[in-house]
Amino acid sequence: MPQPFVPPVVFGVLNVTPDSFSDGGRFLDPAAAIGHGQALVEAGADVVDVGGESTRPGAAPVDPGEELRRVLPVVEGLVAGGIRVSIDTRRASVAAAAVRAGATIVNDVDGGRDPGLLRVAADSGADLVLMHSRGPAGRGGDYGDVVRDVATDLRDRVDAATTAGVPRQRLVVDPGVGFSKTAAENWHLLAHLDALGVDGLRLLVGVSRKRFLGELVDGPAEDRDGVTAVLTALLAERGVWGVRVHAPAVSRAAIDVVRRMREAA
Ligand SMILES: Nc1nc2ncc(COP(=O)(O)O)nc2c(=O)[nH]1
Repeated sequence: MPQPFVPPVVFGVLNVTPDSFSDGGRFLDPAAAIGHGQALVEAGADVVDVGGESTRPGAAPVDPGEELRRVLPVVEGLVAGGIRVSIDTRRASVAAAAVRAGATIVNDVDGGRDPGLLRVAADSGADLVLMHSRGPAGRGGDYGDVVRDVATDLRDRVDAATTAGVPRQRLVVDPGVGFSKTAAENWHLLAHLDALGVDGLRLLVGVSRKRFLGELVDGPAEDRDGVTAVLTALLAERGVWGVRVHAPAVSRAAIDVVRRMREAA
C-alpha cells in the first residue's frame, strides 16, 4: 500500500530588504510588505517567511536594529491577519522580538550558530529551521563529499540546538541550497536528499529562483519560477516537509500534480 501523500508546507518568501537577489526593494514599506504577504497566502503559501537581511553573495550585513525595524511591523501585521509567520534571521534579538510578535517559526540561515538564538527557540516554543552553510552564499565550501559533509554539519547543529534545550520535534533541517555550494554540489544534494534526513527530522528545501537554476533558464530571476515548480514537484514526490518559494501558485499547482498522480496510481 503506497504511503499517503502529505503535501509539503509551502513557505512564501517575503524579503523586506533593499538588496535581496530577486525581489530587493519592492517590499521595504511595511504596508506593501504586509499586502504581499497576504497575496502569497492567497496564492497558496501556508507560511510567510519574513526576512530583513539579504543573504545574496556580497550583501553587506545589516545592523540588528535596522533588521528589526524592517521586519517587526510586517510580522505584527501578518500575525494580526491570522497568517502563520516564519522569521528568517540569524540574530537572537530579531528572533526574540518576532516570536513575541507571534512568529511561530525561526528560520536561521546560520544554523543556530548564535547561542542566544538557540535559547530564544528553546524558551519560546517556536519551531527552528537549521539551514546548512559553511559561509556566505556564492562561495564553495571545500567539501570532501558534499552530501556526507552537509549531513554531518547538520547533525552537529541539531546536537547544539538540542543541547540548548530545543526539543527535536521542533527542529527542521535544510541543506542550504546555494549557500557555500557550487551548482554541481547543489544538484548532487538535491539528488541525494534521502541521505540528508538527519535522524528523521523534517526537511525544508529552498531552491526558488536561485542562481544555479539560471543555467537552465535565461533572463531575470523571476523567470525561474517554472523550473522552481518542477523542482517543487520532485521534492514533493520525495517527501520533503517544506519548500520555500517566491511564487507559491505555480509550486502549489506542481504539488497538486503529484497528489493527483498518487491518487490515480
Ligand atoms: N531555510 C532557508 N532560508 C533561506 N533564506 C534565504 C535564502 C536566500 O534566498 P532569498 O534571497 O530568495 O531569500 N535561502 C534560504 C533557504 O534556502 N533555506
